[in-house]
Amino acid sequence: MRLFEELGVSAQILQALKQMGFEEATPIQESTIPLLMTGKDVIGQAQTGTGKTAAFGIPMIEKLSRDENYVQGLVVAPTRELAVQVAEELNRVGQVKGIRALPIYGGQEIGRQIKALRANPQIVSGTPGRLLDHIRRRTLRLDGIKMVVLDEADEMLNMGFIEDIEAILKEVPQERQTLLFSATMPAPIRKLGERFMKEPEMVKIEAKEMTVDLTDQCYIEVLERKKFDILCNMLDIHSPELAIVFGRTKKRVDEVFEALQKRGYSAEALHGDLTQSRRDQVMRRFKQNRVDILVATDVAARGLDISGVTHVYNFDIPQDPESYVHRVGRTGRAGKTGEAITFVTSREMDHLRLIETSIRKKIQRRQAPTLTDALMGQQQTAVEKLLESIERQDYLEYQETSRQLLEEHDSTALVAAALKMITKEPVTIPVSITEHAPLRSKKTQQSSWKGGSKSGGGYKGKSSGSSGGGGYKGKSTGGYKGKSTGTGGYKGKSSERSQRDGNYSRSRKPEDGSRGSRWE
Ligand SMILES: Nc1ncnc2c1ncn2[C@@H]1O[C@H](COP(=O)(O)OP(=O)(O)OP(=O)(O)O)[C@@H](O)[C@H]1O
Ligand SMILES: [Mg+2]
Repeated sequence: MRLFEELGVSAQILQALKQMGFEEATPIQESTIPLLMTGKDVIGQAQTGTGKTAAFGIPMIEKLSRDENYVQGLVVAPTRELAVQVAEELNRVGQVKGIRALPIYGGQEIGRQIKALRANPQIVSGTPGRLLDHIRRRTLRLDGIKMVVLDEADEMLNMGFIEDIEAILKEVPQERQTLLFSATMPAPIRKLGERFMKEPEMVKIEAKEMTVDLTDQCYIEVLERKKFDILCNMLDIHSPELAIVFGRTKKRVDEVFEALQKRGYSAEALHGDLTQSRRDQVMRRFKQNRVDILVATDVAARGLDISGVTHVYNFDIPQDPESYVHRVGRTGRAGKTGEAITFVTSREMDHLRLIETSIRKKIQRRQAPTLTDALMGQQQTAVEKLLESIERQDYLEYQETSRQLLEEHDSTALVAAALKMITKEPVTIPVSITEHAPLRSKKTQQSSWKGGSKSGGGYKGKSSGSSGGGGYKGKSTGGYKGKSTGTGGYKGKSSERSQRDGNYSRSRKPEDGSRGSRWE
């Protein structure tokens, strides 16, 4: 790893980076920053959570001038939350130089955005639909753009977005610098992107696996109708600091969220059918740790950087390997550890194998935890609380009563009763979750973009180590503590109904407010 000083970063920006706690450059930053300073077009690929935002953000800010009052830098992102997050990070870096980034996204009042655009931000970070809206209204002019970034580029160049991207890039001067960044970059999509670039340089931070090795990954073979109880058991065992549960459809997300609430978990839902103010509120609550569990569609799969996410649960197996990589990548970021658990029904096992092949990693099988395991897990949490209290010695005024009790009662009985009182025993209130048909195997699925299969290809790089390293602050995410009594029996024929709700044929486009969402 190298210091930012060695990469030609100016003193002003160095100061900002120091304030942000960035001491050394990550591998993708080390490779792309000097290259971008020379004006090259770059395709940057590196694992999730390894600092791609600053990899394009730092050179962008270095190159822009605060004295010119028009938009000079443009970042296009697939979701509103990501557009906002990127603008925030660019603002943190650019502040010292007087460079401002403005997020522009669907669902927010357009008048307010027009006003903010009039204040001449140097950078705009937006979602395609709303950007086009402003371009058409002539409230956003792109003729002064020097640098364009497609963040989550493979997603942006997917069928659902490509036309919008083409329309936006038409407005940007030819002599611009064009950058594509993502953790995944299937070869055919990369080729598509190269059409918009000039002699692009490919910077790929090779790693043995597609996913970050700080994240422990496993799958559990489950019956569709058992998923929710197993999820609850796992939550009780893990007691995650923050967790994201991914569901396949909006309806699914709503149902799981409501069921979690019914059982007393602190959860919120995020998907494209919510109003923007609701989405903002949910994100705020989750980031501030006021809610523990975010149940979300793939709208939360890409790019979101929320510190404290220790667990990702794929309630439904993701549609494609890329989605798996990005979902799992919401934990294990910036050197922290994480754990990712995927539920797979017996008929989806082929799909899991496909994901394993694509990401070049064997995902470990685990037994489904039982209710007994869940109780043991919650007891463990109670014990930890008790021990922490002893460490803090904040029980002094209870000591006298304790002594008296010990004279009259058995000590084991006393501690057990106290433990029972502080243990949150697993709740088994019945809930109703509509059963989903299993995900169709990739073999029978139409590829989601023109020109060939998205699966496979492009992930063959040799290992040369990646970033990561450094302080593991996350909670221990080890295996189940309670005894696993494994309920087995998931191998027989599934009795899942073949009832469908027609949600599988969705186009892969994240919602972008103004134009009706097609992304679940
Ligand atoms: N050089 C650095 N030193 C320390 N922390 C860093 C550094 N660069 C970035 N970070 C932090 O690491 C986290 C992940 O960065 P970022 O969101 O840019 O990752 P990413 O590669 O874009 O991931 P994804 O593929 O999920 O979008 C952020 O919190 C960011 O502030
Ligand atoms: Mg990113």
